[in-house]
Amino acid sequence: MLEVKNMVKTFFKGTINEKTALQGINLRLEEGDFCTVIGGNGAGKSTLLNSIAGVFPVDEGQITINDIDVTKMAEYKRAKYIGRVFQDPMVGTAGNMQIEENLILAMRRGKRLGLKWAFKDSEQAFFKERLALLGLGLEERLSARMGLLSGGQRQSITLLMATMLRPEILLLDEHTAALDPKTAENVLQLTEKLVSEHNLTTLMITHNMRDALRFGNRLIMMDAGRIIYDVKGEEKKKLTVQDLLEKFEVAGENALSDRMVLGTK
Ligand SMILES: Nc1ncnc2c1ncn2[C@@H]1O[C@H](COP(=O)(O)OP(=O)(O)OP(=O)(O)O)[C@@H](O)[C@H]1O
Repeated sequence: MLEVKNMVKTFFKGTINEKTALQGINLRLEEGDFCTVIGGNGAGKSTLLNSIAGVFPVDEGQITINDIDVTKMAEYKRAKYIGRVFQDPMVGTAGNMQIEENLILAMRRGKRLGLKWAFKDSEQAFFKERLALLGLGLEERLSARMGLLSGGQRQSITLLMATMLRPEILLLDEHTAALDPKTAENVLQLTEKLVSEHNLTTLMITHNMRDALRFGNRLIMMDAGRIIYDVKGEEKKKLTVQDLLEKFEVAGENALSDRMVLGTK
């Protein structure tokens, strides 16, 4: 369960560049909620995810994960509750390390590495089983360097790593935006599978309105640091791209970015 109450974040406070990126966000996700996040450029989507992950402190408000107040908890400590995947496939994995070494790091998330770096046989079997889920044949290439893999392969492994130790919250920041359409679809299908298999509480930013409608049981639309529309369950299932475009129209011409319009084609 994730609860965000009255969250405010202002960058460059007190300077001429002052920018309030989040203007009092309230959001509660129940366990297993899969919430897609849409909004135009600068709406505050990434700032919302970064605030939850603890990349920077927020100015006001409270963030709780399973009733634990993490508002002031350092990012590295919060990491034990959170799995994250970013847009850039190069960010989530270490390119100069082997697949298996990357997976070991994921297994030790939030723990000290120390001498326990060594690879156990039981882990190898577990890794092979998880990699086989991807259907990419990577279970036979445990010692391959991550840097030799394609963007889609790396992003699939990043997703696997982010969910390997079941995170309380999974944060996906346009994690398929840099992939070709076919690979993006595969990674989205994998996302859905992992989220439902582990009943993960998930926030997924996307600029693709169709994907925002197709995936998840909830959708929030952001504009100028606020959640301007929040829909779930049956009501979300009935929603169309046209409905979303109308909501954006009400919010004003800057609410919708060109990328989002392209994402409807
Ligand atoms: N680390 C930062 N330092 C200063 N300003 C920032 C920072 N991160 C975000 N901002 C500003 O906060 C506002 C919200 O940005 P944010 O990246 O959250 O928007 P977004 O909805 O994710 O947009 P996009 O879809 O373009 O990535 C923007 O005006 C942005 O310039």
